[in-house]
Amino acid sequence: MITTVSPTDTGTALLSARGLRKSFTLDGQDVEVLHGVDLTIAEGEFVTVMGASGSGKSTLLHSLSGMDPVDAGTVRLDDVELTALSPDELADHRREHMGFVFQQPTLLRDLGLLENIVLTSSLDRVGTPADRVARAKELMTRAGIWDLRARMPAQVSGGQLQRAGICRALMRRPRIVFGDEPTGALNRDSAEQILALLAELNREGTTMLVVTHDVRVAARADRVVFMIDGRIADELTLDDRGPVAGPARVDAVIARMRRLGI
Ligand SMILES: Nc1ncnc2c1ncn2[C@@H]1O[C@H](COP(=O)(O)OP(=O)(O)OP(=O)(O)O)[C@@H](O)[C@H]1O
Repeated sequence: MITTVSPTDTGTALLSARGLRKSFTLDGQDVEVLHGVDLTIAEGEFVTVMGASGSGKSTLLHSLSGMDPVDAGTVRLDDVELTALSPDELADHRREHMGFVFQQPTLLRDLGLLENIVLTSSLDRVGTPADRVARAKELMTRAGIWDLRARMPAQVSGGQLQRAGICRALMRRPRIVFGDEPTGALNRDSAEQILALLAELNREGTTMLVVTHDVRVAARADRVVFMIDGRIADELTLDDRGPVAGPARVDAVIARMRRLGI
């Protein structure tokens, strides 16, 4: 069953954005690429963002996560207004409460996978060294890469590297994980494994916001948000509790994209 439940009906709001505007300056001209975006993400929700190339998906993700400042509007994570924090406070808040998974994980090439995964927690002195390794072991075991812990990034496959990137993002038990095309550089099998891992982590309570061009990724979400020209044009809630088989969800996403002309 495909439903159209309002996001705020599905649980407590974790992340909420109101009136986000963002411009870039190109050749001396300001070009607005987010035209007043409102978005609420409930605690525990898995939301994907779809839209044509250039519609503003990455800009939205960067704006919501505080990676880039916005020109107008507010973003709140729980009861903290991110848009009111100083750059240092925002950086601390991001490290503590947000995880990031990009298309190409940027692991340090001279450190093994385990060392890479514990690195930022070590630098920030989160827990004891034993705590950090225990957390990394738990994540890497679940991701199926514990046996590869001593390998250098260049000695593993793209899918294994991405799994390491996800472990690194999850080390501090973030409130929300932001993903920008996390399966974009992977073959179909590796992409499926990454998707299954993200879905499992979400079922265990991690809130996710993932930008993707891949309908199979989008269809795993609780809700798909569609962007057109810097605005949220539509959204589709995929009800997990209804009798929806995988392909039905993919079909629903494709049908909505066609209707929107994406
Ligand atoms: N740093 C920048 N300077 C100038 N323009 C930018 C910058 N970053 C993005 N843009 C422009 O903003 C618009 C939205 O870009 P954005 O990367 O958010 O789109 P997208 O939907 O994520 O695209 P894609 O699917 O191709 O990754 C595009 O027109 C892009 O050229």
